[in-house]
Amino acid sequence: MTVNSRPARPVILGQNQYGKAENRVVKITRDGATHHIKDLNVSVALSGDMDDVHYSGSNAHVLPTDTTKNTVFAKAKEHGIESAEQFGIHLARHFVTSQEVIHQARIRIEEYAWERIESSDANSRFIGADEVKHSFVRKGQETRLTQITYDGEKWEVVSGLKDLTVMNSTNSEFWGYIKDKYTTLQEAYDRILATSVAAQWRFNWTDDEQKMPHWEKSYEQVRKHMLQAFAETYSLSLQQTLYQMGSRIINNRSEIDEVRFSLPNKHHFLVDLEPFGLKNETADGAVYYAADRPYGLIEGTVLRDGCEARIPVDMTNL
Ligand SMILES: O=c1[nH]c(=O)c2[nH]c(=O)[nH]c2[nH]1
Repeated sequence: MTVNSRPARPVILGQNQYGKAENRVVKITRDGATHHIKDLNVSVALSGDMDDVHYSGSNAHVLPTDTTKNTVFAKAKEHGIESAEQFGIHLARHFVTSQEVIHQARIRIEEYAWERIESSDANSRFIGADEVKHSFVRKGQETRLTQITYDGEKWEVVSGLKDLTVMNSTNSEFWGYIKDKYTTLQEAYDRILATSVAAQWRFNWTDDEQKMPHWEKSYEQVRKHMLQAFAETYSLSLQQTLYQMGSRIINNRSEIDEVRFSLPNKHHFLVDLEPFGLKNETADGAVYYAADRPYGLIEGTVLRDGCEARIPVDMTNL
């Protein structure tokens, strides 16, 4: 026997910890029409009196990792997320003080920052000066892309971007779809709409050096129109939003004849907090689970009337 009266073992368990990693929790707070987002990736690692589960398989000291996940979502609703630090402190204290066998909790949090999308002049007159209050673009630059083809006579320039992540925390619905025996999706009348935009747009400039577009200005303007159309469309589907984004570009940028989008529907599911006695309803600011896969993938081309579609269907990311 060893000093602490465990049987002598030829192989000794060293440091160990466990918990649910990468809980993607999104909390929307509604302050009237103004919404606020906290978007976190929370990883829980607990350690303590855990020899038995490793040596004998007894789970008597194990708080399931599934419970640690539920705790993250329930605490986001119950306690709120003022800051990642404050939320992490609250969680760590909860795990260590509520279970005698847990002696240490390590909470790691990544926070994804979002900025509000500025509205177009026309729309700000309509909604009253301010920015759109429920539309956000994720901070951190997207990747800008271009492809130039030249056959000695004519040029073809297709530019684009990828990884431009946007979210509307309201003004999105999805209902009235086909229901067959495999359909379980509930109709949504107020859902989060989020996507990571990949887009390419084809310039109609082919050869006249005097009439070359101002590439930098064009990019900025296309990006702006795309974001504003996303923010200002009351969406009944991501497909409808796609068409609005494309047509806003075609209508405002005469140098562009064709736009193609690949839009993953970044699903945010309302977390069921009923088992913990918590109501989690969209109307009073809710906690969502941001799922990464599988995802709906909505793709399509928007063209100036009379123009030919030339961006290849599978050229999602140049
Ligand atoms: O905007 C959407 N378009 C769909 O085609 C679709 N399908 C689905 O399950 N959810 C959604 N959302």
